[in-house]
Amino acid sequence: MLKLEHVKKQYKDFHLDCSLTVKPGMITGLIGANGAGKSTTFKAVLGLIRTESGMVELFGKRPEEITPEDKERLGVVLADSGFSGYLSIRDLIPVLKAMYHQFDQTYFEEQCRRFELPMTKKIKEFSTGMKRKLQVLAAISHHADLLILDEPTAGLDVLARDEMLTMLREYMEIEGRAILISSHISSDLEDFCDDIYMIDHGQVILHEETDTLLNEYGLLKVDGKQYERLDKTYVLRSRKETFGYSCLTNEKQFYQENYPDIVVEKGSIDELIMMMVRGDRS
Ligand SMILES: Nc1ncnc2c1ncn2[C@@H]1O[C@H](COP(=O)(O)OP(=O)(O)OP(=O)(O)O)[C@@H](O)[C@H]1O
Repeated sequence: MLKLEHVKKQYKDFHLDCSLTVKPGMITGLIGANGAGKSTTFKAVLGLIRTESGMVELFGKRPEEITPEDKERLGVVLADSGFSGYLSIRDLIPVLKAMYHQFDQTYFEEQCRRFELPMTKKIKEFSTGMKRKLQVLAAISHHADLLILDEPTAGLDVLARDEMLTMLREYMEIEGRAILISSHISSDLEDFCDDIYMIDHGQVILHEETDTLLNEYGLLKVDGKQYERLDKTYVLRSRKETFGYSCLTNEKQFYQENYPDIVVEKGSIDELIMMMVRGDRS
């Protein structure tokens, strides 16, 4: 559905070099700290910034082949955009109808009621959560095949985030759809995505299916002696700790079977990311 190959963009002291693939039926997460390059990647996908080199392919087409009909197959929420605060949802409906031939007004209104979004209140009076929900609803109400959502959960409380993820899971019930979603908070996405890319300083530092990350990656907690005799073939990163070393592995089972005396922790996605970013290469 979407493919990026070494898409490069240089800002003064920032260099993006991003490759990723979004497949139909999959929710793909792009996780990275503030300033890691998530929004820059999204803008490159959407042709909103000029890139230096690399390849973007959307729905199997190069950017110059994309038609207005193809664009309607996209639903987009960008981190730093929104609807005019002076409009109400009532005012917005004709705008959405004009923008998208397939805009489903009945569905949109139903969902606004379900998520308690008032129809006549000005959007500038909405809370952050209400604005975010409205943006996502507008993006999914024209039967798009691919959603590109930059930090849709930012600033949401647990309840609002849950409602948004429910809305997106329901969107995915139709076969062949896909989502590319970013967040700087990995726990927002770890139960939601099928596939995860971690980006740091503009580079993809890890790409794995979520199941693999959660089942095969782990953290070994070893003292100095255990570290010395450890076979480090499957250790991706190590870090000195007060008790000895933490080691990140992508073959947790190997260590569980061969080193029954060492502690092997599952590790949350946040911990795995911390190790990838801050740990030393073995
Ligand atoms: N128009 C621009 N001009 C110069 N530098 C830019 C511009 N846009 C982004 N950058 C720089 O590129 C880097 C990546 O920014 P980007 O917005 O892609 O990060 P992000 O991962 O989306 O971060 P956040 O989670 O804070 O939104 C940052 O160092 C930022 O300062």
